[in-house]
Amino acid sequence: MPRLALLPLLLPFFFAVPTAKPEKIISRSQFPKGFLFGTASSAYQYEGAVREGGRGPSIWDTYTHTHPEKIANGSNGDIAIDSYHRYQEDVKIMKDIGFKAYRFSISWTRILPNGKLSGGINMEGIKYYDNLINKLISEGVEPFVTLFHWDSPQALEQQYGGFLSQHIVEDFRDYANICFREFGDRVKNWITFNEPWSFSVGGYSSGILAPGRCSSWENSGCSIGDSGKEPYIVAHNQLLAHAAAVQVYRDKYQGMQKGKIGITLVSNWMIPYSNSKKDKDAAKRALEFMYGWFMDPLTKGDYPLSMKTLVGNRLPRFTKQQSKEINGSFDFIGLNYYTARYIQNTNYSNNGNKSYNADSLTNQTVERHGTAIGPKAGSPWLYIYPKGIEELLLYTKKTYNNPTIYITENGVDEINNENLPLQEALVDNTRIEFYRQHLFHIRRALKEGADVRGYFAWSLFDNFEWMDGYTVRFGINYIDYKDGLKRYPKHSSKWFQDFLHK
Ligand SMILES: N=C(Cc1ccccc1)N[C@@H]1O[C@H](CO[C@@H]2OC[C@@H](O)[C@H](O)[C@H]2O)[C@@H](O)[C@H](O)[C@H]1O
Repeated sequence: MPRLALLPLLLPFFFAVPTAKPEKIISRSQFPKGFLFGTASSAYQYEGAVREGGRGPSIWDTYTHTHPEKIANGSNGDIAIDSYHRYQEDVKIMKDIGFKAYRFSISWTRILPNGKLSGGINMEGIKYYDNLINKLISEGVEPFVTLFHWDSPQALEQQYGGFLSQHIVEDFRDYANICFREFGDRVKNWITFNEPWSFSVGGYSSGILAPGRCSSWENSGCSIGDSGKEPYIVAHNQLLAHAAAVQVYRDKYQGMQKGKIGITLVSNWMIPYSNSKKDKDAAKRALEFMYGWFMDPLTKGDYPLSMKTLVGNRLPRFTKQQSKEINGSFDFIGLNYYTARYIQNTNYSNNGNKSYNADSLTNQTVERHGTAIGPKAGSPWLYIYPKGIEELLLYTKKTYNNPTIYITENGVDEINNENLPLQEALVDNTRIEFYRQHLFHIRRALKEGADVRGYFAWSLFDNFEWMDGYTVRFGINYIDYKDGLKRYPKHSSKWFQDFLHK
């Protein structure tokens, strides 16, 4: 048939209108071949079975049971989404979607029930993670393992105040050593800490996360704490513990096991409220207080100058030896990104009350001249600003000599509306648009030379969302809390399946 005759048949294809604006169309093939796509989770938010398999109590068990008033609906992670018993089904779900990696955390007290080596190793805990890792590998899913996702051993909290004491460095190193030895033949990507910023600020400045310590004037119902000192002590000890674990991995395991080790940090993108120099300087300071607090020691061996100046003698100092051990103690950085803020300079005195939140002399807002920074998600603090992930990646490239990055968490939530019929609850177009736009901006950062190697969506399933309990949903798969924790794919799960197969 002459070509001209074919034309009428082809016309519709020339005028087909893509569903999204051309520049927003995104597909797996637009990312590097080896770029990893996965989902992320954590032990306390997913496993449940808190008194099973020999597991000892963590500070989140104590916090949720001692202070149910600090958790939405007084809920807890006793059962969570029962991943401890359903991990086989869960791995099958992630594999069928097409994810090639899974980030999960090991519960320290499943391995060492009372936190210390001297208290004995729990072989049932070892067995559980062996089974999970073997299942992942048998389904072609690469394990990314976080050693600490906020669930420190209650026994160490009682014995010496947990991360308020440098004793934790030795106990964390012993715990990490067991994990490297038992799982390092199959786990090739290790993350020491998840968001030391959140654990330090949430747990010890605002008091909204376990162990719920803060100054009494913070009005978070804390009975004890010091918001101007403890966040800095806890952050310092996490960095020392991180460096100790990396040292063990590099000295005893990395040569033979050939894995990589890093740490996961979180940062908002910070936008000057105005073009004034004061607000531009304030935005830089806000980044230093949230991101540089950890990135500077990891890449320069010391805290940012702005923190040393403004926090003064409340900021611990590194010895020469500690500085040497921390500087360069990573093969990659995990970066969690959720949202952005407008930043104003302020001489905020907080009535003389010292706290991390007041020290940076910044006022953080989600709107400017009456316009929000972006659409609000389910949680009150989550405003959607996709360009922020590109800006943060390029800031990291420029400021910290382009380190290897994995986006280890990125996601958005909706309120858990219990009256919504199931089929309607599975429709999550906001989440599809959130992922499309953030992946679009990651691709732009890649094209600008940022060394991004992978991306993990938060989260595979709805789960126990800390102080918000089960009242917000982050999953690309839905959990029916009213019917046996059954798993159902949301539309975003189908979107990812299509995206990953294009
Ligand atoms: N949640 C954070 C950081 C944070 C800490 C305190 C208060 C707000 C936000 N980071 C990551 O966000 C994820 C989503 O966090 C949720 O965000 C909305 C909040 O309302 C909810 O309480 C929190 O769990 C967590 O599930 C991961 O475990 C954690 O690594």
